[in-house]
Amino acid sequence: MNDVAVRALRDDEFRSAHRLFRAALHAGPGTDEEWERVRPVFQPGRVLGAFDEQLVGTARSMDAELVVPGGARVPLAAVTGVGVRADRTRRGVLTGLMRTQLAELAGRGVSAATLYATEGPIYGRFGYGIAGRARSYTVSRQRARLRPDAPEGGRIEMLDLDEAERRLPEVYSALPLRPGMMSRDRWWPGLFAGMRSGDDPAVALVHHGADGPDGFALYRVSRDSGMSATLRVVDLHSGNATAFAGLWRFLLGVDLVDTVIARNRPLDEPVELLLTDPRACETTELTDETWLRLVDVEAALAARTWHGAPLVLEVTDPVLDHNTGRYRVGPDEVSRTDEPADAALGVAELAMIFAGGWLPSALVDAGRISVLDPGVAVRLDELARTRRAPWCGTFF
Ligand SMILES: CC(=O)SCCNC(=O)CCNC(=O)[C@H](O)C(C)(C)COP(=O)(O)OP(=O)(O)OC[C@H]1O[C@@H](n2cnc3c(N)ncnc32)[C@H](O)[C@@H]1OP(=O)(O)O
Repeated sequence: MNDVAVRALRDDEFRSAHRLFRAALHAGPGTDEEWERVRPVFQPGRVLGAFDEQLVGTARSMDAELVVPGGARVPLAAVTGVGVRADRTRRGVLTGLMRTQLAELAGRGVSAATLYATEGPIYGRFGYGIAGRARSYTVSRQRARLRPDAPEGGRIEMLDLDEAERRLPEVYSALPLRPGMMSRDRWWPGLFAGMRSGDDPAVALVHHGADGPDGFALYRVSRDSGMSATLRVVDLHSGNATAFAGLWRFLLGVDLVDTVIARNRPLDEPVELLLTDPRACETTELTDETWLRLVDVEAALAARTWHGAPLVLEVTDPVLDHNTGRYRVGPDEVSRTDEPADAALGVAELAMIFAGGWLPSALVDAGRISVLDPGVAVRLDELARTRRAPWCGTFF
């Protein structure tokens, strides 16, 4: 990188960073009103700028917590707002931003960083791997009939957006979260800023189960030709099967809607299993969801649960040297070791198996994990086994 300095931006520089990021995504600068709404998601100290004689690149993060297999939570940086001016790309500006950001996160004791990538080739070189995948689907409301054995569901309450903004954070905090999900404290203002913009009406629902609120959904409806309409699920979380079925029962009952579209949902979300005709739910896309970067490998490994017999993993980290080394990983302990390694992998590959998004044996087959002998692949699968597909479900 030639003569580019990276530093944390002052509060009065945040809007320039926001404009630069938007321009990198080919979006206009945004109005004053929009800026006032999204400003709270710019966390002081976490917004980086890269400068030559002016601001040429930016990246920021928000503090959060990541749920890991077994249910523990670790300190997380949710990385977003990454952009480089089009006339300064491919000369190392992003590399400078990523290296500075990762060093700063490591210095603060953050265990992991996560992001949504605009393109696949960008982040692997910085130690990020695909944490999990997501499925998008459409449900034909005309064809969708709920099976008689689908749970009835509880009471659905509709909220206006002001009330939803007040109440949904508490509902979300009380839900049981799956691996890959994150705390949302700093995230809600951005969501509601988005829900308040645009012409299509936005609707919020809370599901009330036997013990109180246990699920919610946010959606928008757009009018198609004539009186038909499309309902787009923006956010949907449920704490149990009754809330899940109850919310879908409501969504599939909204009058004048022909199609319900849900994007970036968990791979194992069983919507079609609620229906008499499972083909009424059609998968339209399977894509990578969040990318994960283990910033403190030892702390992250120690936080999640492991199964079966311990194995020694030799991890290589091209950016954060302190992570490179051998780790003995098992259900009872995680520790650094000098013992010979059973398997060798990069820190990005470790992130891919960390939350359960990929079977280690698939990475062995792809040549991305080296094993001492073929039997190790099966033992790695058992070691890293998780019950549910990881999913973040919070787009930042
Ligand atoms: C979490 C988020 O916010 S995702 C949003 C990411 N932002 C965008 O997509 C906006 C549009 N794109 C951009 O602003 C820029 O192109 C960025 C941020 C993706 C990359 O910034 P740059 O300063 O060009 O990256 P940098 O020069 O440091 O590249 C480092 C390496 O990655 C490669 N690389 C960077 N971006 C890409 C890409 N989009 N596709 C393929 N390779 C890429 C470079 O070729 C370079 O490889 P090399 O080291 O082998 O030469």
